[in-house]
Amino acid sequence: MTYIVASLLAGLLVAVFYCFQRTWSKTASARQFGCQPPVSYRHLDLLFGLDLKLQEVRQALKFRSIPFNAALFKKYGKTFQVNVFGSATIRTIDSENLQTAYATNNKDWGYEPIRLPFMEPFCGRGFITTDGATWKASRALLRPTFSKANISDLSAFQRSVDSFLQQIPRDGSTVDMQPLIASLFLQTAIKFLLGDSLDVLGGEGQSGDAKDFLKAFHNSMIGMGLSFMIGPFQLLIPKALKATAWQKAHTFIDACIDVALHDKNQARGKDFPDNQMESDSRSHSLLEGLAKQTDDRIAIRNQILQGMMAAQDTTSVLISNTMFLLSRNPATYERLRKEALSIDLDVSLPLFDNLKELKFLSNVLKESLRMYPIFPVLVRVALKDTTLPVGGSEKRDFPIYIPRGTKLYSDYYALHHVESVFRPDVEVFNPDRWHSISPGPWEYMPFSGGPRACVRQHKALAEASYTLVKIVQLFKGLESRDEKEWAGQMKLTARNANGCKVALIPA
Ligand code: HEM
Repeated sequence: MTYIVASLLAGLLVAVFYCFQRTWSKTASARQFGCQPPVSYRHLDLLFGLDLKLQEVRQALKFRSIPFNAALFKKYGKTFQVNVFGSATIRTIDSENLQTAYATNNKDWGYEPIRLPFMEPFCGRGFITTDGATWKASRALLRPTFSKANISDLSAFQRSVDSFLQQIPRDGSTVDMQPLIASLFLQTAIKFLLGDSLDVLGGEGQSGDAKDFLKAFHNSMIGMGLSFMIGPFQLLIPKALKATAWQKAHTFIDACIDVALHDKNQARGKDFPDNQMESDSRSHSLLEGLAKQTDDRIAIRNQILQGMMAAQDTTSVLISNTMFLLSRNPATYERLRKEALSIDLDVSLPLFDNLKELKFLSNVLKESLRMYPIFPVLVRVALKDTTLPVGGSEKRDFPIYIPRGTKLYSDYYALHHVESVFRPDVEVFNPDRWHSISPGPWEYMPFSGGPRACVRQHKALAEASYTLVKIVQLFKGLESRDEKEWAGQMKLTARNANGCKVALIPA
């Protein structure tokens, strides 16, 4: 008994000493760099910060967490600290801090410690879940598929859009465009990721196996989203959203990989030149590109699954958000239509570049991404002890000392609503504001910034532009059929929980 008490006391002493020593060393380092602590969120639960977490969960259930969190910047300033399950998170929309963490000092920051533990069993190590050398190697594997030649080819996409347009009702009845556009982009993404090997297995999401895969993928995403949200309580998540779903998704992708590797070996047997992929004019799937570079099935599977995550609910959400906004702004729709009618999509070449010349459309898309960034929030973590240049002290003009493991929560939604940059009337959809404002790269970040910015930005904008021009040319009117405000449903990306209910009037 005495022995147990003595051991407990000794353990307690070591813990207290460790805490004291760590606090002392943090304070000493902070002093050395001239840092001051940031303003703190006024928690009721000082130990674990559960009060704020509970409010966030409550707001998330009402699809109000995005404006709720953005409003905190109005109260606490552009940089402040919150307590999440007992650890410090810095929240910031200070451009200097964003530039430091995303570009200048980007090596001090990463994702691996916060993403890998939740995501590795499903999608392993890849460009989304790792940092440093592993991330670099993963990005190098993607490079051939994301080359300018491969991404500027819109021909396959044009065919898919034609069949998508057939599904829009012509009788003025109400249609929710969000799921229709999502299904167009799901097919496009799958084709881009898996290419012809998918046809061999039953074709573009139509076969039972492919449908099961999509469901398993979707469930895995929900499971991972919940893991992030509830952190230490993730054991509560049912198996159907974890191991069972992962296994189903793996089995399907592995079969596609077998087909691709088999094709590659057949081609080798026929002595095709090694640079065939670069020289032929077809666009290539990510799977084809990866299989060309490695035989490592697990590495290929990880990249495909992570590619699918990056492509999920991104361009499709941009288009449905834009249609949602246009349906409530008929005069803007009218102006867009006038511009869209100036281009003949069937003969305009090079289409990829010519779409960029539609200036009003470009402002409409910029404004849509400002109002509703597809990734409203991104969280990074300090990989070592470091500093951020501003936000310390009540005046927020001192650097902040950041111990390793501190999370940095960048709120792109709040960033895109900063009055001094985007005024006037930042809550109003006004594409014309882009004539008089020119936000810097760290003030407007729909595709993030620095080395980990989106590699698909130009293609995503080209596909969104093409789809919108097609719609606007075919339909002379777009009417809103929903009174409800945009309500952000957060997964990794955010889309409108109420969809995009509209009616389209044929020209
Ligand atoms: C409108 C559409 C899109 C938007 C707004 C968007 C936005 C972003 C953002 C904000 C990031 C940074 C993410 C982070 O730091 O974790 C990112 C990264 C990335 N995106 Fe996109 N994206 C879009 C479409 C796509 C599509 C269709 C793909 C196709 C696969 C894609 C592939 C990627 C890749 C590979 C990365 C790099 C991740 C890394 O290296 O860490 N994106 N995107």
